[in-house]
Amino acid sequence: MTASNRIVLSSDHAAIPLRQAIAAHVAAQGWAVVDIGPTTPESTPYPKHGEAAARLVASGDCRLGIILCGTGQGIMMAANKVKGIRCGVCAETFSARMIRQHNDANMLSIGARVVGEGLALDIVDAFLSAGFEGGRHATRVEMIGALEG
Ligand SMILES: O=C[C@H](O)[C@H](O)[C@H](O)COP(=O)(O)O
Repeated sequence: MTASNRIVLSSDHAAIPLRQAIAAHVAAQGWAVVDIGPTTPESTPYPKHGEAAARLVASGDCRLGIILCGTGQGIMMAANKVKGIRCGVCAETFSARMIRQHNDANMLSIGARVVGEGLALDIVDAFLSAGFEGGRHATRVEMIGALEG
């Protein structure tokens, strides 16, 4: 298993079934899934799960990450606090494709209380199948990095 095909998945309690469905979906596509849970439904704070996934991406241990909470918003905010992380919340496929093509996003966040499983899997597919276009977008992404200090 190399970092190039490793993808980390994480969520809070609000998104466990959807996270597990996504894990099975991407594993069937050949990704080496690093699912860091949780697996039991007790309430658990999204910041720690967002951070844990983000650190695996920022360290290079995983190439990409998919994180989920009820809205996708809180766990995205936490992940984006980790240096090197560019994570967007998506509830439709156009944005999921564009955050890869234009923003070189390395993490995707989805709200399990916002989208159903079918749409969520399409969002994941749009994210994973797109690639960074570079060029003028590279300069802008570098500017995001410069904000991290
Ligand atoms: O952004 C935060 C997420 O949507 C959380 O999943 C949500 O706040 C959890 O809410 P509750 O504790 O009511 O399940």
